[in-house]
Amino acid sequence: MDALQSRRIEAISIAVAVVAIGAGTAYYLYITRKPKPCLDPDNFKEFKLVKRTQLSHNVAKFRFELPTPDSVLGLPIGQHMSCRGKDSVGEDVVKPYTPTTLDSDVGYFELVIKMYPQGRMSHHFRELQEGDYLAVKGPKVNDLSIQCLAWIRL
Ligand SMILES: Cc1cc2nc3c(=O)[nH]c(=O)nc-3n(C[C@H](O)[C@H](O)[C@H](O)COP(=O)(O)OP(=O)(O)OC[C@H]3O[C@@H](n4cnc5c(N)ncnc54)[C@H](O)[C@@H]3O)c2cc1C
Repeated sequence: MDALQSRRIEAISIAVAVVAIGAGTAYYLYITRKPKPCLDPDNFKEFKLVKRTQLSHNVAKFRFELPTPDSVLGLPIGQHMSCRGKDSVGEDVVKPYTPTTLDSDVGYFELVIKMYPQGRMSHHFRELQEGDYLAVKGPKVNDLSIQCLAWIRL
């Protein structure tokens, strides 16, 4: 009887330990998980403009939504991305821009854009309204970043 009871206690203890280890591992994986970056360096992806704030007569802040509330853009500091739009005659134009947000800002990214009267991409941003989409690809590594990486590897 005693042997049976001690075996039962042993089985329960093992079951509790297994559940505790499983729950601990799941919690660790949950808090250390890295969100997948949204940007693709080779292909343009579209992001929805959710808020446009005019900061001065020719400067506006544009907030774009990422696919999920816990997504990150995935643009390392010091790098920029390419934005594609249409100029005033409907031709494609691609220009580099640097977000004012970091990957610690989850679920969205922001651009602060100065719009020039004759600017081709400026025209696209001037016309961009909340609910519209902007095509973006990146990161676009500049020469300085490549030189720094090469220097670090030496
Ligand atoms: C790495 C990088 C990051 C950038 N990040 C940003 C950013 O975050 N926000 C932002 O607003 N811009 C940024 N720019 C500038 C941006 O890429 C475009 O050059 C700018 O938006 C003008 O493009 P456009 O097509 O409207 O003008 P364009 O068609 O190239 O130029 C048309 C006319 O606009 C005027 N113009 C254009 N650029 C300038 C200028 N710099 N100074 C004075 N007059 C000018 C001139 O009259 C020019 O003849 C960045 C540039 C680089 C290289």
